Amino acid sequence: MNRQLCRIERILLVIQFRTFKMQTPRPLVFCGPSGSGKSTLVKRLMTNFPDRFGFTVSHTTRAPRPGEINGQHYYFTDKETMRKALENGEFIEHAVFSGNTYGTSYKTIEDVTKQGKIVLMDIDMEGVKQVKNTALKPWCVFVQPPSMDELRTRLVERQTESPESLEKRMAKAHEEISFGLEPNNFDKIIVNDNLLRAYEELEKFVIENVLTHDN
Ligand SMILES: Nc1ncnc2c1ncn2[C@@H]1O[C@H](COP(=O)(O)OP(=O)(O)OP(=O)(O)O)[C@@H](O)[C@H]1O
Repeated sequence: MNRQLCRIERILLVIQFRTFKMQTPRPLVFCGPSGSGKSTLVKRLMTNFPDRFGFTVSHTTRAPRPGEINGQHYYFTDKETMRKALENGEFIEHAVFSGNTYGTSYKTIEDVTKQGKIVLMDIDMEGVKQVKNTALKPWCVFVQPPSMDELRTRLVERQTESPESLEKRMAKAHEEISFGLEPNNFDKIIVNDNLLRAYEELEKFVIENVLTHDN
């Protein structure tokens, strides 16, 4: 009887595991210094594979930039609400940057998964450390700027940063690049020199790994 039960339990476990795998394919996580081109690459990927990927919208306590839409670019929230939600364990990852908290809620991951899409996340280094070893087993891609000078130029030309926030982003970039280039931290490193070339390299990685049947 006991042996029989063990066998049934084992079969149930296998079914459960298979169902879990079927429901939650490995997410695709992007990380890289601010201005390295994550959003640009992600946007292209989403345009080319609209039915396959769903972007998880992060929460943030920072103020919206001109043109940013709540629920599309971020869920804009206040510090107290965010603090309570974190306390309730509603976030799979979060990080503080420049006095503001950013995070991905379990709810947004669930929303994407329910649509039958692969979760796509754009998160910072601290967030990667938190999601890397979860059961989600994400594919992690690091977007590397071609040089620090080029990174600065792109941030300046984007015209989204004050001189102060520009310096903060540049200072953080050094640390992020060291983390990005450390062996085994990422499954793929893309140097975003030429956008077309970088995108093609990303797409090849995605097709050969993230979109394979056993993902
Ligand atoms: N390969 C490239 N060559 C030249 N410019 C680029 C390239 N990739 C991105 N850019 C430009 O660099 C700027 C920064 O890119 P983007 O906003 O995608 O960076 P990001 O990593 O998403 O930044 P953040 O983390 O601050 O959101 C944008 O103005 C974008 O158009």
